[in-house]
Amino acid sequence: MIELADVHVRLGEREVLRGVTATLTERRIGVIGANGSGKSTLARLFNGLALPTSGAVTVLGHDTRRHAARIRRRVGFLFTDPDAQIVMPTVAEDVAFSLRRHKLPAEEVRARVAAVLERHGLAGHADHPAHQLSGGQKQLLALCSVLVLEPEILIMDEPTTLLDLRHSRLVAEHLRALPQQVVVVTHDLPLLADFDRVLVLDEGRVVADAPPDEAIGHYRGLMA
Ligand SMILES: Nc1ncnc2c1ncn2[C@@H]1O[C@H](COP(=O)(O)OP(=O)(O)OP(=O)(O)O)[C@@H](O)[C@H]1O
Repeated sequence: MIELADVHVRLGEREVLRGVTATLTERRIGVIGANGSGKSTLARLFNGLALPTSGAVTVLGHDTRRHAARIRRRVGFLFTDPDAQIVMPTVAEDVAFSLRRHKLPAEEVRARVAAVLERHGLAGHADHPAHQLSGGQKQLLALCSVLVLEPEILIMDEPTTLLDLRHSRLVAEHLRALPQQVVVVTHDLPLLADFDRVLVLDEGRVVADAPPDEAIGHYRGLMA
């Protein structure tokens, strides 16, 4: 559950978000809009990576300004470029690295890593060098490294932008199967076809907030 109350974000000279108010409770939420309309900034608000200049963002009952660290433990964030998120030499080590703070027994770490890799089709790659995976597999690895922490909400910033059609379909399929609330910033409109709700941003404001067809229609109108 994410709540934004009259949120403004100023970055340098620019007011990037201008009075966004929304209560996000649906399981699948998309965010679309022109380049520079404020989508990534909005996504970063959801786990306290960005903070409002005025107004408030409440996530899972906590104000992000006061409890960013606590929120980050419960809200996973997947960046566009998986290379930015891959830090260890092998696939299994990279996923295990996410769990380091949990101080779990080695056996449990191994079991959790194996389970998440299995679920996302990477079990056969556990001992492979992470940097040798294909772009789509790297995106899945980054997803595994976030999901192994069992976040209650998952935020994804353009998860299919770097992928070919086959791999973006694969990521879309995995995304569809996730049980938690997922908020996806994207230019990949087909990805949103079965989403519950789509917000359209324009120059820092939400100009449409509707089911996918209607929201995408509005966005196409803006771009015409
Ligand atoms: N640290 C910063 N300082 C100043 N301006 C910034 C900063 N970060 C982002 N901006 C500006 O804020 C605006 C919104 O950026 P944001 O990345 O949120 O847009 P976006 O909708 O995600 O764009 P895109 O589709 O291109 O990824 C842009 O004009 C950008 O230049």
